[in-house]
Amino acid sequence: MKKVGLFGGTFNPPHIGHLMMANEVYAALGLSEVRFMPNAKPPHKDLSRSATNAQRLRMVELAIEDIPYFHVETYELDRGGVSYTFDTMKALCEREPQTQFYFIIGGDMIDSLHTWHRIDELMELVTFVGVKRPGSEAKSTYDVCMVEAPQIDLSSTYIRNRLQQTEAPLQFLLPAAVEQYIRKEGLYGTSNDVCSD
Ligand SMILES: Nc1ncnc2c1ncn2[C@@H]1O[C@H](COP(=O)(O)OP(=O)(O)OP(=O)(O)O)[C@@H](O)[C@H]1O
Ligand SMILES: O=C(O)c1ccc[n+]([C@@H]2O[C@H](COP(=O)([O-])O)[C@@H](O)[C@H]2O)c1
Repeated sequence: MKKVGLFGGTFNPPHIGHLMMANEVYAALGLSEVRFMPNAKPPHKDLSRSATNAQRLRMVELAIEDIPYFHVETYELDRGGVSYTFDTMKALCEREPQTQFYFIIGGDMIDSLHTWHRIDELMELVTFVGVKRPGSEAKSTYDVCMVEAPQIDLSSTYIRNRLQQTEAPLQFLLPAAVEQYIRKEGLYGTSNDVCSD
């Protein structure tokens, strides 16, 4: 069986916390690849102050472009509607019966796992792999395979807020290509005015 990591997220925008945890899970489990999967409509999250689906997809592509074993899975964006993981995993397991999927989540998602749509059935389809996150307990009554990784207290919310507060570069928080794209598109309240003098 091929071992594939699936990393579902809103990625609004993607940041180094995402990249670091995906890479540590890839290394720890000996995966053949990790697929970053932007959702269409997150089940438990408000998408106000969001980039469009196409922009979030583009930012993920830019974030992972130099890593040969990171890929993008567009299944949820193509399907549209609310991105329940159960529906996704049912379809992906049918599409790829020779693949064992490992669904990667951070500590906050571990804490909320019991609230996920059809969670008991979902547990039959996929192995959850968890990474601790500052501010979360990372505890669940459901089985989660924990991977030790450096923790970073960084979120997409922090980056969106930071962009509102100052024009100072975001370097070290997300890949340069993603920052350039955010500024070019004028996302999250940045100005895309081009200085003409
Ligand atoms: N710094 C981090 N450490 C551990 N897990 C993280 C971190 N940032 C994100 N994740 C995990 O990555 C997945 C996708 O997260 P998401 O794209 O929603 O980013 P976010 O930073 O949590 O966004 P937002 O601040 O907009 O809520 C989730 O499973 C989340 O728990
Ligand atoms: O299926 C669910 O009920 C469910 C509830 C919360 C989150 N998820 C998925 O978990 C992943 C991380 O979610 P988020 O909101 O942190 O981007 C993403 O792929 C979501 O679609 C799924």
